[in-house]
Order: sequence, then C-alpha cells, then structure tokens
Amino acid sequence: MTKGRPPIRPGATGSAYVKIVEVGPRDGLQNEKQVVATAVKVDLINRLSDTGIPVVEATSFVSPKWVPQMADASQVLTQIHRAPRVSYPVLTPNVKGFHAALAAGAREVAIFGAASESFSLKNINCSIEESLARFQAVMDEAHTHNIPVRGYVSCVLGCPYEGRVTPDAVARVAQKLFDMGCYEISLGDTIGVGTPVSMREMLKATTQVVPVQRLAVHCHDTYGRALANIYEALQHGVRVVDSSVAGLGGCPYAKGATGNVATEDVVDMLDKLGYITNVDLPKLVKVGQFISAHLSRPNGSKLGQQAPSKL
Ligand SMILES: CC(C)(COP(=O)([O-])OP(=O)([O-])OC[C@H]1O[C@@H](n2cnc3c(N)ncnc32)[C@H](O)[C@@H]1OP(=O)([O-])[O-])[C@@H](O)C(=O)NCCC(=O)NCCSC(=O)C[C@@](C)(O)CC(=O)[O-]
Repeated sequence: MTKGRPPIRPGATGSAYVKIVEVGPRDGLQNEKQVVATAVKVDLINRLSDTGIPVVEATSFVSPKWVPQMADASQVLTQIHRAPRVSYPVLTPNVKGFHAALAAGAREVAIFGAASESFSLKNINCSIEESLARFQAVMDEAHTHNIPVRGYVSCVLGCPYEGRVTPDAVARVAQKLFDMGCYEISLGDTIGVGTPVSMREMLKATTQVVPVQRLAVHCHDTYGRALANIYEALQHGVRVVDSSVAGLGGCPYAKGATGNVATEDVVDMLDKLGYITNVDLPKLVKVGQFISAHLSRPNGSKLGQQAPSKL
C-alpha cells in the first residue's frame, strides 16, 4: 500500500466510498488509430480486474462500419476472465447490439444518448427523440432478460457542434433515461470544456430530477480541468466517477477531444482527500504503464509518469 493512504476497507459503501467505473478498454480504445489486437484488450481488462476496480466497461456492440475498433466486441467479452466482484458493462445503442451482447454473455449494458441534437445525429445517427425510442426497446429487452442498464448523457457541459448546452437540456435527457429504468446516469463532458462553475450549474438542474446517488460524472481532460470538475461534483454528493487508465481515449464523433481523466490520477486524488475506492493504486499504475508502452503512446496519467519509487 502507498505510504499515507487510508486503509482499504473492503465493501465500504458510505458517503466516503467512491465507485470507479473504468472505461479505458471501451472509451479509450474505441478511438485508437492503430488496430489493437483482441488479445491485448483482453489482457488489459484482466489486469484492470485485478486492481480492485469494481466496474470495467469492456467494449461496445456498435456498427463495425462506424467504430471499427470495437468490431471484436463478442470475442473480447467471451475471452476475458471474469473476476467475481467486477462487472463488465458493454455499450448497446439498439436492440441489435443488445442481442449480440447477450449472446456473448453480457450481464450489464449501457445505452448512450446526448443532450445535444447535433451530437446525437453524428454519434448514433438519430435525433434525441428517436434515440429515446430505440433505448426504450433496449430497456424492454433488458427487463425481460433481467439485465441492468446504465445510461449515458453526452455533451453535458458543451457540444463540439453546438457549443453551449443548457443544464435544462441535460436534466431532460437524464430524467428520461432514469424514468426508463437506468439504474445510473453517467453525465459526460465529452469534449472536456467544462469548468467547476458549469459542472455546478449542470448538477443543480440534474439533481432536481435524478437522485444524486444515481449520478456519475464522466470527464474528458482536454483542457486539464477534469480533476477540478470531479472535485466539484464530489461537493454535490456524486460518488461515481468514470475514468480511463492512462487517460486513454477520446470520442470518434468529437474531434479534438482527448482521453478521459486518468483513473490513476482520480484514485490518487480521492485517496488524498480521504475517500475510499478500494483500488490498489500501484497495481493500477503498472496497468497504465503496460498499455501505454504497448500502444507506444505517452502515458496520460500524471502519476503514471512518475518513477515507481515516488509512488
Ligand atoms: C447506432 C448505430 C448502430 C446506428 O447506425 P445506423 O446506420 O443508423 O443503423 P441502421 O439500423 O440503419 O443499420 C445500418 C447498418 O449497421 C448495422 N448495425 C446497426 N446496429 C448495429 C449494432 N448495434 N451492431 C452492429 N451492427 C449494427 C446494421 O445491421 C446495418 O448493417 P448493413 O446492413 O449496412 O451491413 C451507429 O450509428 C453506430 O454504431 N454508432 C457508433 C456510436 C459509437 O459507438 N460512438 C462512440 C461511443 S459514445 C461515446 O464515446 C460517448 C460516451 C458514452 O463515452 C460518453 C461521453 O464521453 O460523452
């Protein structure tokens, strides 16, 4: 254990516990220019599963014409070693994706909408209203098969095509997904333009319609403000944070957006603030170094760039 870290308390759930949702294998790798071999994805997920992270988003069942990097979704999901206390949600934009995910053994899925019309069109080729109808069909199937569904709202603090997105627009979509039955709504700052002020305004509106215990934040780090924005969200009671090991990623439909905030840096900040994540940070740092080396890319985690003796 790192010197000065609070003791790990397995199963801690109180308000000091923050759930980390690792999205690197999906959100990170979907945007890689090079083809990443299935075996490497599986290795990455297995290593992440061994760090104490409770949720590892594994892949997405989307059109391979739209996102070729996720074309091996079924192979990834069937080849990973599933750790007993880890869940492995996958993205399913429609019923076709849901059935493919189910056939590959998915036990949890996520639907993904947006608070901006233009982004919805670019990302999933339909309007917000149409997307909600598609998602309802996924929810119905999920209900039949007893599969929990997570919901995403993209562009909650700004859109690459429309600019400002109002807090009310975010709250509207978040509420629809929640009312549909999503157990958790992840609020995505897709292009990392948010600030603590815009995060505050957005959460003020969204927590009016969705209980804060059901909200997660998903911050990209384009301008280096993700940790500050997460800190702000913590002040409002948010206790679920999405992040990506080594800061992998971006979104194929949000040009210029860099990766998610690095999981290592989030866990480190939470540790230093006295929150509990149950994540083994030195192990996680090694996973970030492994994938960065494999992809021959700079490690997007500040912590991951340090020498092991300094951790
Ligand atoms: C949503 C669709 C499928 C609609 O795509 P479409 O073209 O409108 O769909 P369609 O129903 O007209 O079907 C067209 C073709 O796609 C196939 N198809 C249809 N559905 C599927 C499926 N599920 N899996 C595999 N294939 C599928 C379908 O069979 C057909 O094949 P064809 O007859 O041409 O050979 C498409 O737009 C798509 O795949 N988009 C990809 C979106 C995506 O993955 N974006 C990145 C993830 S979102 C994100 O990163 C943001 C997030 C979540 O991280 C939060 C944040 O940061 O904000």
